[in-house]
Amino acid sequence: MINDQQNHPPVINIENVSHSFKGHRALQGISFQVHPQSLHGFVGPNGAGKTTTLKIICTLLQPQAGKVAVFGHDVRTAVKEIRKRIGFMPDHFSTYRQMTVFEYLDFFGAAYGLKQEQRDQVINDVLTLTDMDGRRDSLISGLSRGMQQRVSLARVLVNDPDLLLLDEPASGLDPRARIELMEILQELKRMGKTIFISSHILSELAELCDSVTIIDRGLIKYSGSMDGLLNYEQEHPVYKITLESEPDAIIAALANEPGIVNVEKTPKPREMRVTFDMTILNSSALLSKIIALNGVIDSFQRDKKHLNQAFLDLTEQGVR
Ligand SMILES: Nc1ncnc2c1ncn2[C@@H]1O[C@H](COP(=O)(O)OP(=O)(O)OP(=O)(O)O)[C@@H](O)[C@H]1O
Repeated sequence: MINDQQNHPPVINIENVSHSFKGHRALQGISFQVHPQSLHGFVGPNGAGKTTTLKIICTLLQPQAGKVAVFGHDVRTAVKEIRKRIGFMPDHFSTYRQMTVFEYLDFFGAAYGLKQEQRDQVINDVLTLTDMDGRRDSLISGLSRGMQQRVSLARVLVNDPDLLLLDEPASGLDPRARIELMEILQELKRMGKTIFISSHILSELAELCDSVTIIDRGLIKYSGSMDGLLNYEQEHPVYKITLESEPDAIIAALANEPGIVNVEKTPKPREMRVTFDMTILNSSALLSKIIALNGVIDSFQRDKKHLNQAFLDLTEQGVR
């Protein structure tokens, strides 16, 4: 695992947590931290263990092994203290669709013990914050998916939590609704909240989040700043090289060379893509190796990887 943590007392501290369902190890000794007032992405493919981790953090599921502290409180013992300070938005809308937006928020405000006049004030505030003022009396069942997500977010904000835990909030949203949701989250961060947001698409969170944890098959593959992830990418540069003839023999020879992380043909004729470890090789040394292998070079250029490629490099193939 690559790590690039900052030195602040964490809001969420996960140490060596494991969890199994009927013998299937959903989490295999995961550790990472989320720092105050960060917008922290939690990214992994389907079945990676994101929802399981979120449920443990928000005290809905007890970890079978390891330690989880939220605001310094143990999730096993301090359920009440933690629940008072967090808001969890699950990946599906709950079953209260036959209520108006106001009734729905009022119901949750009452459940949090707010008095009627407090609730009126809070509901006005959260509707403004989520840009839903005009929808106060709309039936939830008649709202678009994007609007329902905002109601769900408004509900989470009713008890003014310090930590928001959002499970795939952008899934199923059209691009505009997604951008608007991201803007609301940025505003909440400016208000001093810590936001932990899961997604299976890294590029979706790249602009939004300052830090990120990547999970795959119950293992943490990276946890740290978004910049650190991009630097990781820079330590493993990728070059696209076109030769005068098909590169198969050169690919076979390069594959065994120290410092070569990956070498493969691309769909284009005579072109190969080479990924190497910057701490062992550099581009001139790579070029020299190809020439020494009698490769005649037509073109040699750096292939700027997309963030999605960094994600693919860190995670394994196949659907779980
Ligand atoms: N209640 C359960 N019973 C049995 N297996 C479960 C249960 N909950 C989760 N799992 C399994 O644990 C693994 C992790 O699931 P989890 O829902 O945490 O993944 P995820 O990263 O949230 O996936 P997705 O992006 O598809 O929601 C998966 O293999 C899943 O099938």
